[in-house]
Amino acid sequence: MTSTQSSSLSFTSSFKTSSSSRKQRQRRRRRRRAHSFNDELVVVKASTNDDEEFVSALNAKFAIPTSVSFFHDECDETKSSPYVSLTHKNGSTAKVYLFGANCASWTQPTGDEVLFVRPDAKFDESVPIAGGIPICFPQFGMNGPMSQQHGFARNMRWEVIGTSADVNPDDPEPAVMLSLKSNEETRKMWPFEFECTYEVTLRREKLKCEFCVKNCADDLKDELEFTAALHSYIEVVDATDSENVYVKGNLKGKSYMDKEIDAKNPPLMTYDKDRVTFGTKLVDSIFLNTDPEVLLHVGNGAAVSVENTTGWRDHVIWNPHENMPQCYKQFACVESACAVKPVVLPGDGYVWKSEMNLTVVTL
Ligand SMILES: O=P(O)(O)OC[C@H]1O[C@H](O)[C@H](O)[C@@H](O)[C@@H]1O
Repeated sequence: MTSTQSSSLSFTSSFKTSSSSRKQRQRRRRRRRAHSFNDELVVVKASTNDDEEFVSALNAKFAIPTSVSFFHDECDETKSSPYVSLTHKNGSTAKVYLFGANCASWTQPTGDEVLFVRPDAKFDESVPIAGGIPICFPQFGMNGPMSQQHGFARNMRWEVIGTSADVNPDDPEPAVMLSLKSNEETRKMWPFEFECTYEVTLRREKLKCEFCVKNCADDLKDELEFTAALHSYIEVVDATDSENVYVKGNLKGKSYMDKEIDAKNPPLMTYDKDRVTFGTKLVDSIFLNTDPEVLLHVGNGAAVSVENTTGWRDHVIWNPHENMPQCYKQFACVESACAVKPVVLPGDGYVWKSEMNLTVVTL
């Protein structure tokens, strides 16, 4: 569906699905079908009682030889949330759990992991996966009407609605698309009609993450208002090594809200340094209206670019310091977000589109 959108739209603009875009979408669906085992694109319903069968059904419907397959692991005498494994011809891989649509692993062709999962993470669907790329929706932090920090999207099982590996047959880019629709449970927490879709594509040297929200209310005037983020946890060699581990990206002179000073009412300040470093205290800053690209230097001569390609306005930088003594040296979060000013989306089928690209850059 993301291919339906006009490239002339601004970062924050929304659009309505047109009939030509519907046709493009249908063409794309046909292409997907042609490259999966299936004759039909059928949503496989989650059945928590029998995950063995559920994973087999997902494989029957959506697996693509050598590129896309579904699994679940044994974990603590139970099964983990099912996940999809994407494998690129160049050897890189990604793993996306259906619970929270969390991309919890992205490895380079060398086998090196780029993302970080906290040692306290659970994969049994009892709590949001602590690491990888949690999706914060329909609110970032406590900025919204819900009492649940970062909203419910990271705390629910999403449905698989498509897979593909056919962008270029000689160099296939495996992808999975997941969906979360409003239901009885979400309405109790947030009384709105919506559909989120999330497409993760494993490109040659990029991880492309497209997150879209559709307002499913019939009336144009029934607006959806939300804040959101892709909360990427990125592995670093040692966050306390401020010479080699830091965030750069034209941040000097930018407005930011410092949650380290006051988490509930963070003061609006102007950033006066070139780079953000870690290791002396909690870092929890929302940089507003940032340039698209921010680079996290990970300490081994490489950096990870976190690019707000479409939709996202802000970058949030977080390192918990001594609040997580067992692991804070091993990661920093650089998040693509609309963390403060809510996205306002009219009803009657309007869609908000976002895209984030992560790229490993050798310095
Ligand atoms: O612990 P979590 O609910 O996953 O949130 C982890 C962190 O997310 C964001 O980075 C927020 O800015 C932080 O204030 C928060 O502590």
